[in-house]
Amino acid sequence: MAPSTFKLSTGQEMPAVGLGTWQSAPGEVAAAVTYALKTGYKLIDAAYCYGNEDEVGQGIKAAIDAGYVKREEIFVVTKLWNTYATRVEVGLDKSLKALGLDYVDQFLVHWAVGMNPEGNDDRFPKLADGSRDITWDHDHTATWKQMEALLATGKAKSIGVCNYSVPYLEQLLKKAEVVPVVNQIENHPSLPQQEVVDFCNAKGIHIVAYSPLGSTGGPLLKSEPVVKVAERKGTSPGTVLLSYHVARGTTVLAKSVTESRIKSNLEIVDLDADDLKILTDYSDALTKEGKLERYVYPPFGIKFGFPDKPEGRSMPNGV
Ligand SMILES: NC(=O)C1=CN([C@@H]2O[C@H](COP(=O)(O)OP(=O)(O)OC[C@H]3O[C@@H](n4cnc5c(N)ncnc54)[C@H](OP(=O)(O)O)[C@@H]3O)[C@@H](O)[C@H]2O)C=CC1
Ligand SMILES: O=C[C@H](O)[C@@H](O)[C@@H](O)[C@H](O)C(=O)O
Repeated sequence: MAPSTFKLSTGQEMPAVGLGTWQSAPGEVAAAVTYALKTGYKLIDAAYCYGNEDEVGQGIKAAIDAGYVKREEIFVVTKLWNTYATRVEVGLDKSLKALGLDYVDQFLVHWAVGMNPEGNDDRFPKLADGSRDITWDHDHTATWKQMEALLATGKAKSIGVCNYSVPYLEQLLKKAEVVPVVNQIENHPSLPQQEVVDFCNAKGIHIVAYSPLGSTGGPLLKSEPVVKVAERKGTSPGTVLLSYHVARGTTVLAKSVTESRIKSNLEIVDLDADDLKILTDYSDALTKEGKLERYVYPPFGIKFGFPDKPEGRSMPNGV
């Protein structure tokens, strides 16, 4: 049977499926979070940059007040935004205040980028030409040292990263005293990212898959091999896309503000070797043909070290 949690290097049990909250509109997200916790979700994924942590927190509080869950039974994740890359504890404190919590179960570096802390916007500072106001000499490993220092405060039970490629992880591990507990990355059959998944597996870094449905509108739900596996299993394409990760030993985050979808996204089925082969063959073919689909790649203009994205400016650390 598919596992419902995975053990992390910290000893924490991280749920296999979680609710995403990116682009969940204010006015909708609190109800979505409460409904998810009522329905059986234990993992909620948030971020400062989503601009809705206050409502996510209200949704959590409502679920606790209603007796659906206790705080210690749930796993709340949030992320350090780039404008706080040199002020890590300030960033965490802002998130905790918005969420109405005194700790998070996991705090993640959102992107290995620094953005101007004194720019023209708290989240998305821009230059006069409209491009992002990036701190080009930023050292992402310095941010990690500040992340490590948070553990002693008890305000973050574990720390990890998002959007880290193999070369960025190699740089970080050279300086790290604490190995990131997770690497949260875009992952699905159209972007398997096997090189970074294998690297993380070898280092004990748990993979958390985001945009499993292909992000906004769920374009992967129509993907031909996914539909084929769904027919074989007598289930839905959504269930196949989410179960793929659990079969790979990966936690998966799906966003929805629609009650019926929130509920159905919690249904995980066991995919057998033949099902997985259909999906893996598809991934291999896309890799070979250079047709991988990366749905989330914000315009930082930086080369992050992912093989499918060779373009962009190198950071001073030389990736
Ligand atoms: N660390 C990072 O940089 C990133 C982290 N993330 C995290 O991962 C989460 C998930 O990724 P996200 O990019 O949001 O995209 P998803 O792949 O989860 O897709 C979300 C979209 O699919 C729709 N949807 C959800 N369930 C179903 C279903 N069963 N059937 C049909 N459509 C469905 C949603 O619509 P509706 O809501 O209207 O139901 C929404 O439009 C994010 O919300 C965020 O928490 C995501 C991107 C980057
Ligand atoms: O977590 C989701 C994504 O990473 C999101 O935070 C970014 O894409 C952000 O909107 C940006 O534009 O940089």
